[in-house]
Amino acid sequence: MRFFIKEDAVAASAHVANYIVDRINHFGPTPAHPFVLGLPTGSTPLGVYKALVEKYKAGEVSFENVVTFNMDEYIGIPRDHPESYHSFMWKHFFSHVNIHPSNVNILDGNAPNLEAECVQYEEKIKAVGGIDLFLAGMGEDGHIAFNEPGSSLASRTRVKTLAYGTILANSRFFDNDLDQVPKMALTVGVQTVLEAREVVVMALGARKALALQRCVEQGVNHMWTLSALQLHPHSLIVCDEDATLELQVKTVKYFKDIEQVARAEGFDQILPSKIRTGPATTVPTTIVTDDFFPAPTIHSPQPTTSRLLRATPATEYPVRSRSPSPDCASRHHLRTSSDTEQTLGTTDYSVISRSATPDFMPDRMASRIGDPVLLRRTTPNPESQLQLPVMRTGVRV
Ligand SMILES: N[C@@H]1[C@@H](O)[C@H](O)[C@@H](COP(=O)(O)O)O[C@@H]1O
Repeated sequence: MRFFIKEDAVAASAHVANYIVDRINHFGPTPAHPFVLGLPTGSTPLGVYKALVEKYKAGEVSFENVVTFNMDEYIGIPRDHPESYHSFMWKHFFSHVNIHPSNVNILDGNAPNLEAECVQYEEKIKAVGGIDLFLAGMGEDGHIAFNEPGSSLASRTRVKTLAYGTILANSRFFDNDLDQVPKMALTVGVQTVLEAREVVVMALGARKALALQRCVEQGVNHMWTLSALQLHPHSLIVCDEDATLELQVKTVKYFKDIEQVARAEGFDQILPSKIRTGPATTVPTTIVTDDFFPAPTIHSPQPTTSRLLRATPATEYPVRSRSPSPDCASRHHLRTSSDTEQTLGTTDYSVISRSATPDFMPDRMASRIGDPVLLRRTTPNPESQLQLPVMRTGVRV
């Protein structure tokens, strides 16, 4: 993982925009070999889109042979709703550059069969040769795309129920009215992102600090789905100073130092995309010999996914016990396969907000147990358990 810490959001956005332009130009896309770019929405990438538009207008980059795949889209709001991700992308990026509308791919949150839409999206990505660079932001709870805490790290494009924290965070785009925020979305999976040849993630501002800390300093964990990035051979995080607030000083210093040395040595990120599809280039293979000094030479970081994650794309549409009718979909009303009805559109969020912990504070569940006798049972220390009083039944508590 490479990790760039820039002074502020403007510097971070400029760095990412330059990086993308550099990648596209090095790749030299043609109609037969387009550059495939995965894109996010949210406030984080706005500065990047602005810079990319400026660079396009200055003649520094062309999107003529660029194919895009967006990460996600809400379910149940019209495509031309001002807060749909379709509207967002055309407003902030696509309508200002020379991309062909037919090269733009965004999930359809109003598709008659949402599961089919997801399977077809995966197939489209595969058909175009996979994603060369996936740009992403991150949720405050460490989600990537809409892969909320607890999402499988082997997940693929699918229908996803949004976490309360995400609904709350996104309500700022819907007049701060929770009822207006869609409660479900279509999203690429964690595995879909990991299969891109490169993943570039941005984190801006103090509200991303805890998520960044969990994803960089702690282990791979489905509760912070972006942490799966640690399994990717070509990942890059670009953040501003504010987003580093929860990191250890030595982590920040380490990454700053190592980038300084890399720059001084003229070492830049490998270009996996060019190796893969650049005209007249053959794909090198991994050579493993049985020589006395067995030194397997990995010439090219061929695709991407960790061998630990071997999910295969769905080949059939998963079946729900009942498809949502258009009327139901508009109220985000789905029936799960276990026939448990979730009428999300009518959920009383004032109740949830009293009981939920939207920002995933790292408290232990044990600390919420008021009963001191029960609390003692949670101790993992055998010695202190021996000293516990014996109840009349003879059972230690
Ligand atoms: N699905 C999107 C994510 O792709 C995005 O990263 C996140 C952060 O948004 P923001 O950049 O506005 O903080 O918002 C949504 O949840």
